[in-house]
Amino acid sequence: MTDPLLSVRDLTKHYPVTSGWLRRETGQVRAVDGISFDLDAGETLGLVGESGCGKSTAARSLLRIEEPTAGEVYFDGADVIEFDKAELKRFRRRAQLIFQDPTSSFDPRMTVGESVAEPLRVHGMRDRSRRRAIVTDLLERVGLDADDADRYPHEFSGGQKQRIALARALVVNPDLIVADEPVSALDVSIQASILSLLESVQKEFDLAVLFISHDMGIVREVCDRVAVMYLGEIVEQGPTAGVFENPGHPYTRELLASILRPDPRQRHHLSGLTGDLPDPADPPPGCRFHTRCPAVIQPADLDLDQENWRAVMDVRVHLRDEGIDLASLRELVGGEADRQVGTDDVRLKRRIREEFDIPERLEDPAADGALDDALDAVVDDDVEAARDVLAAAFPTPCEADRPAHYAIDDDHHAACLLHDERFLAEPEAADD
Ligand SMILES: Nc1ncnc2c1ncn2[C@@H]1O[C@H](COP(=O)(O)OP(=O)(O)OP(=O)(O)O)[C@@H](O)[C@H]1O
Repeated sequence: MTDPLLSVRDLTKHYPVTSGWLRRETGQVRAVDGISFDLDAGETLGLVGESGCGKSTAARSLLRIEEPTAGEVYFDGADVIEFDKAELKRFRRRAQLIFQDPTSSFDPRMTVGESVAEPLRVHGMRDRSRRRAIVTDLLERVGLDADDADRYPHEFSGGQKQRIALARALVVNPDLIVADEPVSALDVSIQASILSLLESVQKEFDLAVLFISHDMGIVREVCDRVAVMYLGEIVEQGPTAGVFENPGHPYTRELLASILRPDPRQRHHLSGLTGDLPDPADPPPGCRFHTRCPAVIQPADLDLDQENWRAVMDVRVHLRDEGIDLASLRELVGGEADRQVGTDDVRLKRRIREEFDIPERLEDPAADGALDDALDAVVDDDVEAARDVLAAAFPTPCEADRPAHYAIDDDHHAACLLHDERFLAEPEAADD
């Protein structure tokens, strides 16, 4: 086996959070928090996840456009982190970045020909006519005319500009293209043509492509392998077919479900998930996805309907991470008094259950009793006590343990405790 073209190990990028006029550092945004993957020559790896999960930061850090906080990057066997200025310049020629917004990546005062030729000039090609010949050849290869070299960026549509950006990336004969959401800013109707162009030039130039996207549908079309990111970490990685047919992480399953949404603009809304994307400056303990995971694991002595269990966890997580605004809730419930029966506190507790989609009675009396005790503490304005009751009654291994990567199949792994033998679900009995 040959070595991968690009090898990333435990890549980490933290940004300082500062506050006050002295700008004292009060924390760190863990934008990328120890990701590892390999990319072979000629291969396309999709890096996929919701907005804000750290995809662009990962791209910038591995290309050393920003200095990583920690980790290793090897390109063609060489240690990128140790590169000096000259080596970095050579590396930047072999590894090209394409951005989402083609408009902002061009100088409006330069002709398209000048823009595309710019990297050649920067890298020392003095011969003007040679530069011109290379540029016109490339413009034609990406589906434009040689004459377009004399026009200006504003004369082109978004899709055409992305073609020009691709020509500019190809002009220095790279081995790797990092394409950061290359079609997200384009009309859906022209996305496919840009993707197929990317595919054909990839084959022609035997390029490795790191394809960054939030859209699993697009990833399925163009990628050989997929790495799924959540809150700075890779939670699943494997061949595209394996990940799509047999996703090993509940987050991946959620992303896959989002493909089915008819409106592509809605595809980044993961409607099956409760709660918002947590703050990467304060990621949840254990599995970072446990605050939203529909498959979060119950303690051994509990067997609630999974939706009810998720709902109880939502209350727990909400009180743990955000607390509760009791005064507004009382006001809200006060306004509803004519429609409700019971004392204020009873109605308040009922309203909280409704808010979190918890039935009036949980099927497990002990669990229901514990939840009721916690809600009693909430209406007494003792959130601390409520938190303690919920933490004691509803612990989850997903909060306690940081999951390792478990093998799903050849070269396919997922960081989810559901694959730990301690929590493997009993195989369901066959019907026949
Ligand atoms: N320079 C910076 N300083 C502080 N925080 C940053 C900086 N750049 C990015 N972040 C934070 O790091 C996290 C990851 O951002 P990043 O842009 O890498 O995510 P992304 O997955 O590429 O999302 P998008 O597709 O929206 O760009 C976000 O919480 C973002 O706010």
